[in-house]
Amino acid sequence: MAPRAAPHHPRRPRLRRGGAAGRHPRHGRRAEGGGGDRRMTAPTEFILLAGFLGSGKTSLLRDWLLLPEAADTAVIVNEAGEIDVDGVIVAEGGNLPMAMLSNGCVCCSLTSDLVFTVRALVEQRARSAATPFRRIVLECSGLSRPGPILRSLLPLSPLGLSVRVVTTCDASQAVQQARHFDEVAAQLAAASTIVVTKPDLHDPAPAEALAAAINPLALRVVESDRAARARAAFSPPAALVSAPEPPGTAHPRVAVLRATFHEGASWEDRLDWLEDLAAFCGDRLLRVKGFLRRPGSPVPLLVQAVGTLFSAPTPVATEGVTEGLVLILRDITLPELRAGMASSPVRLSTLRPGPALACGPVEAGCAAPFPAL
Ligand SMILES: Nc1nc2c(ncn2[C@@H]2O[C@H](COP(=O)(O)OP(=O)(O)OP(=O)(O)O)[C@@H](O)[C@H]2O)c(=O)[nH]1
Repeated sequence: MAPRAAPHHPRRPRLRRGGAAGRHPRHGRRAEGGGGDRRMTAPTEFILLAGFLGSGKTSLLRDWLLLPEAADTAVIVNEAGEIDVDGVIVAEGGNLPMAMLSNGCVCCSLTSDLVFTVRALVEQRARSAATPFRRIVLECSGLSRPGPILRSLLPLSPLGLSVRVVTTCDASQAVQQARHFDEVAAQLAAASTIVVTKPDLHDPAPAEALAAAINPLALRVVESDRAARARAAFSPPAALVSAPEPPGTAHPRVAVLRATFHEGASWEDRLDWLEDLAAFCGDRLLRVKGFLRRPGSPVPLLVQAVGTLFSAPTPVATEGVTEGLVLILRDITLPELRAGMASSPVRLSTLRPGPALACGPVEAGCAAPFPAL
């Protein structure tokens, strides 16, 4: 298909093939603007497709775009080099709204281009008679870290997008790559869905165990049928079934901890502690997910952060949810965190011990994870 250059800013990304609508960003809020009865439809999903170099992002996306369910998907491709290889491959999949962010990395230098591009896609679609996109997929370059990209989406809050991260994990390479590249852990830790790719080339068990060790919260897709794999990756999360728990494998630099608040801790104590946690850990904080309760309130609040970026707590209707947070940290041991945040109103324990944490006892009761999120 012939690309069509967008006549915007000279550095602005190119939009191909029409474009379209949407709403929202990551705090689960609905759009303030953007139009009439469109607000009654489900929010457009913004799917950040991450994964290390060559791990199979483009292939997974192509497999998805071949499926009928992929209708109403818009694609943004970030290629770090001048030559837009991934964009060409994805575009071969058919006639879809598509934009390029080229010659740079979306997590480093192209964040304003991303905001511009998403807004342009959404606004173009809103002006047309078409229904809003069901999803916008951003295929990141292989060295991108999801945290800064998610942070850059904050100006898009009024659009009301529903944001999630899907990360590819290469069965044949991920374990070795994780030893050398921090980006692998950052990409896995940010994911709500981890897709193990290339199971036909290599036993997927070690890659799956790595994924589970770094991010036990994510749904894992281990599927040899390519269409079923793509469907599981991109369909709405409710349709996903997590693979059974693999044997625990530790990542040498990643710790998965559980935090629970002491009786008597106030709501402000909780918020202060989260702020202190972000300040203490900085970019060593990969992920926070769990539930908080305002003292006196029966309604649990879902709390999430990717990196140090927290989304607004959202009430959940599920009954029987216990309060507690899962923390995924890099290069901080449990004793270090305890020492660094000594007077905090929190009880910390190891949820998934790794070698770096072997000196910290696994406390009773901490093996039971929180309800699936
Ligand atoms: N055998 C096999 N090969 C795969 C699979 N998924 C991807 N590949 C191959 O792996 C190579 C890299 O796949 P891509 O989809 O381009 O990976 P990518 O993550 O988009 O790569 P970058 O954009 O460079 O980061 C290609 O040769 C694919 O054909 C798979 O499930 N099985």
